[in-house]
Amino acid sequence: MSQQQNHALPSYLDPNDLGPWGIYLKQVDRVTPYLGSLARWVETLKRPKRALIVDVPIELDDGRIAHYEGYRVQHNTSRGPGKGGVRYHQDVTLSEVMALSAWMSVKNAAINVPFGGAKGGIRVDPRTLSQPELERMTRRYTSEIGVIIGPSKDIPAPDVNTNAQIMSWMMDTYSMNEGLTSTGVVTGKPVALGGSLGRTEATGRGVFVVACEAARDAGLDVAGSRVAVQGFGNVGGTAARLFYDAGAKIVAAQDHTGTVFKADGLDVPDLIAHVSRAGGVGGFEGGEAIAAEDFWGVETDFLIPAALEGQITSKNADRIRARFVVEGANGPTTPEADDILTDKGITVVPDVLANAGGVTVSYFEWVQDFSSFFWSEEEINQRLERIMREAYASISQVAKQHQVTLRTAAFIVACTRILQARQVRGLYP
Ligand SMILES: NC(=O)C1=CN([C@@H]2O[C@H](COP(=O)(O)OP(=O)(O)OC[C@H]3O[C@@H](n4cnc5c(N)ncnc54)[C@H](O)[C@@H]3O)[C@@H](O)[C@H]2O)C=CC1
Ligand SMILES: O=C(O)CCC(=O)C(=O)O
Repeated sequence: MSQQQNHALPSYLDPNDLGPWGIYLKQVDRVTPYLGSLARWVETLKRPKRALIVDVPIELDDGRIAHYEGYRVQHNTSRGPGKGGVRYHQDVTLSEVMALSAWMSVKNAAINVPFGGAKGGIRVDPRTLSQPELERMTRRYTSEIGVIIGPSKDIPAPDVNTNAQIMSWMMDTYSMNEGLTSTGVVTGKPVALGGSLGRTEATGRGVFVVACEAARDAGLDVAGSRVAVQGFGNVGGTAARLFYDAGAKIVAAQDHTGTVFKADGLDVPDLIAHVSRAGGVGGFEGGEAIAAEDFWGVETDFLIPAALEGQITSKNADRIRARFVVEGANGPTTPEADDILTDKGITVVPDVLANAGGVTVSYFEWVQDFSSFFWSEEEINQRLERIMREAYASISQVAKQHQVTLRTAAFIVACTRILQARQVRGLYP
């Protein structure tokens, strides 16, 4: 096989604008020297196993027909069924969903849950839809991707702008199409429908747990520490509340509606109530409104990006004055920014570790659905904390051993597991 064939990019991508997939590819290049003989299989990681693009037509409330572009990408299923969320956002692209699905493969392997990686999305601003339109779009999308999802094939979950209600519609649509009740086809469902206690808070809780582990390693007390959070949704809002409850000061919060700052700490319960009333942190009177770009210069112990990809770049990384960047979001830091932060002595706790709490409790939900036996919230949180702590410990040990960042260490652990599975499974049916 020629070099070119072996290393060709998938033809459906623009080589001049790889988007988030380009970030992921650079991360894979960084881990390759540490994979030993498994590096022979590394191209497996550089292309998705399966990528489905679907047309999602719906009738709007005013009688017009609208078409939305939907995706479901299964990056890798060597270690188990595909697993990963569904995002509704106007900027969703195939490159983004591919990268998010690949980060799911790495995340699931890094924390050692028995899943491959997948992700889905629809290119739509859901705020422009009424609730019945949202339901129709979700149901049509589920039917379209129904050919590749299933409780043993690929299990969607919530991500940006999707929630337990949307998971219920997905579960119901899949079940109707299959002629059975399939609770295990999605996770992040309401508890009344086979959802797991603790799933809604799980990602933010995991962020908090690994941040505490990193702080303990560095001799930093979380009580009294300063925290800035970008994205005040499911992940950022929960993480902020847990830090606040532990006595930390949330000095800045930013979302798509604005940025608020308070040197001696925002009142987080008040801010959460404001966000649920007003739709965002903008307009919150318990803090000072500051310019969006000034968020990055706020002096903190923990900076928690919990919004979208590509937020910390070579343009703003130099301004960051934090001891830790704990990535609640997927892909918030570009490789160039990663290097700048490392040179500044800032520890980045990477997404594939820091935000793995959500998929961990999704795994618990899937297991509970299969066994029809449900656990208490206390049990779930204890198991979650144990998995997050153990994953942090083993990844930080690999980082010390190879003198690499936590991100490269997480990729070493994860890619080794994925490619070992790939190798022993072999290639032919
Ligand atoms: N929900 C989950 O269980 C998990 C989510 N994640 C990741 O965490 C991140 C946030 O997800 P969720 O909290 O679930 O979503 P969400 O929809 O609940 O919240 C998203 C937040 O990002 C903010 N945001 C959007 N655009 C922004 C911009 N340009 N600037 C600043 N803020 C902006 C929104 O205002 C909102 O506060 C995403 O990267 C997602 O992939 C990762 C693991 C699991
Ligand atoms: O809970 C899940 O299955 C996946 C959550 C997710 O999309 C993520 O971790 O990025």
